Amino acid sequence: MDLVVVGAAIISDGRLLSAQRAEPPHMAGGWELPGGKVDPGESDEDALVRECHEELAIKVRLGRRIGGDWRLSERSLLRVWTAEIIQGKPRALEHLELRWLTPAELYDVDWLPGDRPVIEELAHSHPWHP
Ligand SMILES: Nc1nc2c([nH]c(=O)n2[C@H]2C[C@H](O)[C@@H](COP(=O)(O)OP(=O)(O)OP(=O)(O)O)O2)c(=O)[nH]1
Repeated sequence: MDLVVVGAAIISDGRLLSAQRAEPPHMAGGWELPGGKVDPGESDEDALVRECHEELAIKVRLGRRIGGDWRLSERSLLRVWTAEIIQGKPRALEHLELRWLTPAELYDVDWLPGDRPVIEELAHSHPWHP
């Protein structure tokens, strides 16, 4: 069965939150959507809310799904939801850096390869709203 990774397209004031990975070494420095692996028995949505809290110290409310299953590797896939912050201000607890991107800045960071089609889809889904 595929490993499910969930990612949040956190949108605030018309900007998208991007996060720079700290590890593993071959991914460090690449930019991603906050999120992570779904634990056994956990729903995708619960996992995403949990990961945003663990990684960024914020509480989020999920919105719509962006696309379907985005293949990351032979064994893993990525599912993405839009999200809005309902409590807190994002802090890079597990990332090297965080950056808010306007639509014009969407490609200013070096997205992980698996995220690029998702970002492409987001770029076409204007105006952004959670
Ligand atoms: N969170 C996240 N992971 C992504 C994205 N794109 C992408 O290829 N990945 C990959 C990187 C990792 O190999 C995997 C997610 O693992 P993770 O390390 O973030 O998950 P986790 O927090 O549950 O980690 P751990 O408990 O295993 O340490 O998916 C993305 O946009 N967000």
